[in-house]
Amino acid sequence: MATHFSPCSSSSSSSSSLTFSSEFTVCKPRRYCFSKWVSQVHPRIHARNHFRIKSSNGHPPNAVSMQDGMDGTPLAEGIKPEEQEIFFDLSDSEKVQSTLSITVVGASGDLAKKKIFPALFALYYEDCLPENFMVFGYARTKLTDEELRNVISGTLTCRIDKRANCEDKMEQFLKRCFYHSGQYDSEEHFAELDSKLKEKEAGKLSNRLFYLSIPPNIFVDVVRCVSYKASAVNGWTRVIVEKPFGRDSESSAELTRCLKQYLTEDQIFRIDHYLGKELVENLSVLRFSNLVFEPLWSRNYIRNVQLIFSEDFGTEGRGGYFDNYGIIRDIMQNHLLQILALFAMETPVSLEAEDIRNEKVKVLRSMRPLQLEDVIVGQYKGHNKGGKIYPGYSDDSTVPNDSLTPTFAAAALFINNARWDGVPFLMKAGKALHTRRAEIRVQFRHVPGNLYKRNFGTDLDKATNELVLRVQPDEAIYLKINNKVPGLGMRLDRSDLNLLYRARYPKEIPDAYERLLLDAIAGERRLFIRSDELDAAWSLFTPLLRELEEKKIFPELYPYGSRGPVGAHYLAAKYNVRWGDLSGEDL
Ligand SMILES: NC(=O)C1=CN([C@@H]2O[C@H](COP(=O)(O)OP(=O)(O)OC[C@H]3O[C@@H](n4cnc5c(N)ncnc54)[C@H](OP(=O)(O)O)[C@@H]3O)[C@@H](O)[C@H]2O)C=CC1
Ligand SMILES: O=C1O[C@H](COP(=O)(O)O)[C@@H](O)[C@H](O)[C@H]1O
Repeated sequence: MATHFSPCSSSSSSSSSLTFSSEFTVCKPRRYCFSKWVSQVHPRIHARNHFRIKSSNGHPPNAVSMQDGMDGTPLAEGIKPEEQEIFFDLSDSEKVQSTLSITVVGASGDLAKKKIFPALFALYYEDCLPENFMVFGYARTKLTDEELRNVISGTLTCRIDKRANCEDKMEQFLKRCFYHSGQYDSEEHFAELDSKLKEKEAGKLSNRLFYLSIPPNIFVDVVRCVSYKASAVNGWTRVIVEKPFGRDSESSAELTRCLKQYLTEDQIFRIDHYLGKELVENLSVLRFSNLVFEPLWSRNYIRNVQLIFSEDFGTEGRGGYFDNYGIIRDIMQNHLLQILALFAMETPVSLEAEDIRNEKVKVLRSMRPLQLEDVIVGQYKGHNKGGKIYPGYSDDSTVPNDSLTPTFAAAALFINNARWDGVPFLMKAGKALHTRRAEIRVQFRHVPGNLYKRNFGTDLDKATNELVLRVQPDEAIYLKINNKVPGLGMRLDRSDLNLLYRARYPKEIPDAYERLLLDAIAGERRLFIRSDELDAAWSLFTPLLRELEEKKIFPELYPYGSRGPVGAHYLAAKYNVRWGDLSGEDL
């Protein structure tokens, strides 16, 4: 097996994490950048030339509320108490304007073009970025600034308001984009990047965000070079790390150990873009701010929970990466497990990042590691449909013909705590299926002694309530209920109470990467994965992954574009469950 990432030295070098200007070395109280709209809301701040960013949590992260009296400062004059927490006094050393640079490492790649640059533009378009920001692309490919701008401009869209001056905005944005070509392990090349950054920062307090949009085997090289040669001198330095964070418990722990030679945990932002999706954000709101749901949120009322991910395309173009990981590592161990943890956690003490992450870790640590008999794996095969040939997974030239890598998996997981004891959490994830969809389905128990039992016929399951959060596409939350068909008789029907986002909120929903980038800039860690969460997540999956590989479990083949292996139905049936997405009753 290829090494997952380049090994790091075992001893801390002299340029350890201290070379990074840690956030805690910045004079306190800290200063945050304000988006333009915030300063419009608070003209007084604008007048004082403060710039702050508002995070997705609705307030600057780690904000010290003046009401809390960090230094006994009285409430600021003329400001409502609920707004107090977003105000800080600047220390003398910070009374200079700051700059923000976002360096996309791997700027020539797929993710950078598809997601990161468009998200940065959307943030700029929405006036969410501070006044002095710049974007740097870094990769080995030789490009000029102008060439990078051409690449970026091909992907930018004005999604919010077509009438607004989008062309102008794009032009202004592109003027702030620069490029530096270099090797990922060359300190010299990162020193050159540093000089370019310094030139643009022009002596102002500089905050630097590095986005590692590169294969994981070069994460540590880049972090080392950034640490030694390109970290901010007098502001913060943060690094967003893309998944995969290892292949198993050991490689993940080693990656964390290596990263921590150069970074503190607070500087590492492990991204899981599913946490930035609107409906996943709404999960906690739905549960904790609606009296009708929270009391039902336990084994007493919930029969099972289903976390479903499906894509209607294969691994086309990403076979090289995918074959080393497979669907369990690619989707289940991170995206679906994160949703599960958010879904099942106890009420956190507050909405602060550490409080939420503490609760998520507790859920993960209460779970029983996956058992082979509770998992089924599949792999798509070629299929000829309507004269069109769809290739099988192993037809990809970058995939070995005899690959056993699963492109589909279904699993039953259990949380051994008082709230969830015995409730199956079923996960299903697959590529090259009949549809593209991600959803959370909650099936409630039967109504005890249901008076209308005989009106449902024999299939009581059909009469149970089901809550569905459709994460994508076409975001929606709907609740399946029973009602009487109008008329003189007593016929029952199943209907949906439906919150369809596009009907309720015509404005386009921001992409997950926008929310996550904004949070990383603001230092808000709520939606990023802490290292103990990661360890707990790998502990659940590593024994299973090892067993699958050691026993060379053959995946059940399913045709490209189908509903996946039938084994998934047997697995669900074992726990008396039916997959909600296959009921044919969906909106
Ligand atoms: N693409 C996606 O949809 C998603 C990607 N990710 C993760 O994001 C990261 C980036 O993904 P993506 O953009 O698809 O990756 P790419 O394969 O497109 O790689 C990004 C850039 O890294 C450089 N690179 C690629 N392979 C190597 C190599 N073997 N050695 C050194 N440099 C290399 C290339 O730049 P150059 O040659 O110019 O140096 C390339 O443009 C990965 O960690 C991926 O797992 C996560 C979720 C979704
Ligand atoms: O992380 C990944 O996610 C994408 C799916 O993301 P989505 O936002 O388009 O649903 C998946 O295609 C990819 O394999 C995986 O690495």
